[in-house]
Amino acid sequence: MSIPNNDLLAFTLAHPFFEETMTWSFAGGDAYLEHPGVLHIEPEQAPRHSVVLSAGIHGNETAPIELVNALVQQILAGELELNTRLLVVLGHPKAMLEGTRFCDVNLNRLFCGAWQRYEGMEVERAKHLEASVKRFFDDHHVGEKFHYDLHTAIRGSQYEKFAVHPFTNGKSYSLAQFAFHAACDIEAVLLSHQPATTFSYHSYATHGAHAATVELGQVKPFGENDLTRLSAIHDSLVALLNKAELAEKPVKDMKLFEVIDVLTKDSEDYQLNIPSDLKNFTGFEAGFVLAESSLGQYMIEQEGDAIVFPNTQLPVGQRAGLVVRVKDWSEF
Ligand SMILES: O=C(O)CCC(=O)N[C@@H](CCC(=O)O)C(=O)O
Ligand SMILES: [Zn+2]
Repeated sequence: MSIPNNDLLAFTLAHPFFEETMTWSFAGGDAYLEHPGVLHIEPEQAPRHSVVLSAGIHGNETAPIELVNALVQQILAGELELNTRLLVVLGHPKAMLEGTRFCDVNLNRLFCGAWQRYEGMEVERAKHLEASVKRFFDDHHVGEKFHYDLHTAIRGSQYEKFAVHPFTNGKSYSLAQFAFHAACDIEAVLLSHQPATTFSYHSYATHGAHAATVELGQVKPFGENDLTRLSAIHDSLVALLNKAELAEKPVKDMKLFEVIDVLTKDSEDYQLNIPSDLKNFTGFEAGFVLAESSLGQYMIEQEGDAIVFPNTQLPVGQRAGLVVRVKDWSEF
């Protein structure tokens, strides 16, 4: 038994709560569907790295889901020879069907065991995804571990494609990863300043994988994405999976930012003093009151400090945005 037309996305949407596992061989390796949308592929040849590609952790972020599904179709059809181990995760099938970011709670806040502190339908999914990633990386023996968690942003952005690098806690950054981001046509990299409970941070901190959350444009419904805008990342992923090589371009082509503060919605009357169509990475004057609520306010400290991921449509206690500052590559 295998997936009809090798179409993981169609199969996942048709069977979002499918509970049986499926194993089959194809010209190029062995495939194992462990949960809806979670496909583990072992190549026929000796693998040279272990790669996790996830998309649709937020159900309405469809462009990366279409990109990853196309790669899976090529692999299962024997058109793209795999030389790495591969775990594909289409993150949130129910939210994909409903065209929403999440159903009960934001799945991308539930990793690193944070699911134990939440309730909602995403809790089981986070638990299963952590277990699948653990099984996959526990069986890694050769080369390096990679996890790229692909998203699209709610808003427009000064930099259409950008990556969020996990907090390293003083460990050195990998220049090869930055060069790979540049080859993927990523225009900006954001360095996190503290641990998180996101999927990419989980793989970085728990499994020692090179990892990033990668934003690939703006949220659009299935079928409305212009995948030609993702051709550089498509080609770089093909080179990684097929040649086991990290594509590279000069990092100085990308802007570098560091997160300096996390805005947290601290009460129901919390508001951001920005227009609803303000783009990610828009900078402000020093002294501008960016956020306020009955409990306090947040003032911009330095001219040019900018906001990324502003959002107040979330429960009290959750992240309402990141304040970021330009950093020079020479500071590395
Ligand atoms: O556009 C937005 O406001 C959110 C887009 C998105 O889903 N971003 C990720 C970033 C995760 C990270 O910080 O690594 C998220 O919010 O989960
Ligand atoms: Zn997302």
